[in-house]
Amino acid sequence: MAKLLSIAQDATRTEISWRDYLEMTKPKVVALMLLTVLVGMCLALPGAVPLQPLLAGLMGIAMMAGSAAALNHLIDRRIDGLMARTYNRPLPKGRVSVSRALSFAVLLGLAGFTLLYWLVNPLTAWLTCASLIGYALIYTAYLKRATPQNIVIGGLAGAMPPLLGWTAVTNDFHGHAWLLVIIIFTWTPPHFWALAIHRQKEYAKVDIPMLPVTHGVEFTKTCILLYTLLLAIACLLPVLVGLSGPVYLLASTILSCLFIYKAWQLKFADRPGLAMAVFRFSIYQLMLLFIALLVDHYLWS
Ligand code: HEM
Ligand SMILES: CC(C)=CCC/C(C)=C/CC/C(C)=C/COP(=O)(O)OP(=O)(O)O
Repeated sequence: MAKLLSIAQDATRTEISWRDYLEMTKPKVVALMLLTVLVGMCLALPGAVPLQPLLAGLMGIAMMAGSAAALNHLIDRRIDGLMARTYNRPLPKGRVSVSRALSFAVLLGLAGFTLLYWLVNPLTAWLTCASLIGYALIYTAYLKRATPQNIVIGGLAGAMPPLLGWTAVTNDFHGHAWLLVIIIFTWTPPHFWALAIHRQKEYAKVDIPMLPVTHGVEFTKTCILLYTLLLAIACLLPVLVGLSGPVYLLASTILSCLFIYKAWQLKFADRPGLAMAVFRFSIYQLMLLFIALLVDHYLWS
């Protein structure tokens, strides 16, 4: 009986540790990034995407993004342990040790890089490596603690996935791919600052200079509203250059109007819960926008 109990306990422990490693890769964030990678791949070519760069590209980029996320968990373990949203993460709770987290992140990153380098192309491998360094080291280890513009500058690393998808299937930079990067780049501030308003006190407690902490909630709300206007313009760019057609134009216009409306409400209606509503909406907005790009591409190309 005792032996059976111990086996059951071991099984539970193994399951928890498996989930902990998965949690460190920020799977939901990486999943949305992979959608933008896929859209970058599909829009780069008129016909079907070749299978090898498609599968190896998605897998390699997922592994390197997961590695970057695990390094973020490692570097931020002290402040994560002090904030209500993150105190239960595997590192602050001691469920995963520092050395195991580091080995996991390094191995995952190296495996992803190797996959991209040999089965996709060196350009995509190095660009993904630059995004990993941009997020894990430049944003997490430096910018986050240095300036309230941290997420604007660091946001470039998170905005790269559609370009990575594009280069994976063409081995070439193209201006059209950069338009998709610009869309995610302008989307990031309203996405994150809405959450930062809700979590302002926690960021202040751990001395992280997020915009609502350094410049106040009202200023941050104004910035969110202005960025949603900028994003609406950025969303028109694929249509203006002929990359996308009327289906995308209709979908993106509706989504932009809704985002601006939500940001307007946040600024002027001042009801509790509006900041988190804007944050949640931002995730659906980006997902639907990229699905619209994909649908439009196959309807019109
Ligand atoms: C510097 C850029 C970014 C910052 C600072 C940022 C910040 C955050 C934070 C703090 C959360 C956690 C919210 C929570 O725990 O409840 C979050 C969630 C999320 N972010 Fe971002 N984000 C950035 C870029 C991106 C990008 C580029 C994507 C996708 C293309 C993305 C997709 C998501 C998704 C899907 C979630 C929800 C995750 C979940 O529910 O577990 N984010 N973001
Ligand atoms: C290779 C490649 C494409 C890299 C991109 C990697 C990546 C997963 C970027 C995600 C951006 C993000 C969730 C930032 C939040 O970090 P935070 O530290 O502000 O948030 P937290 O407090 O929730 O950890």
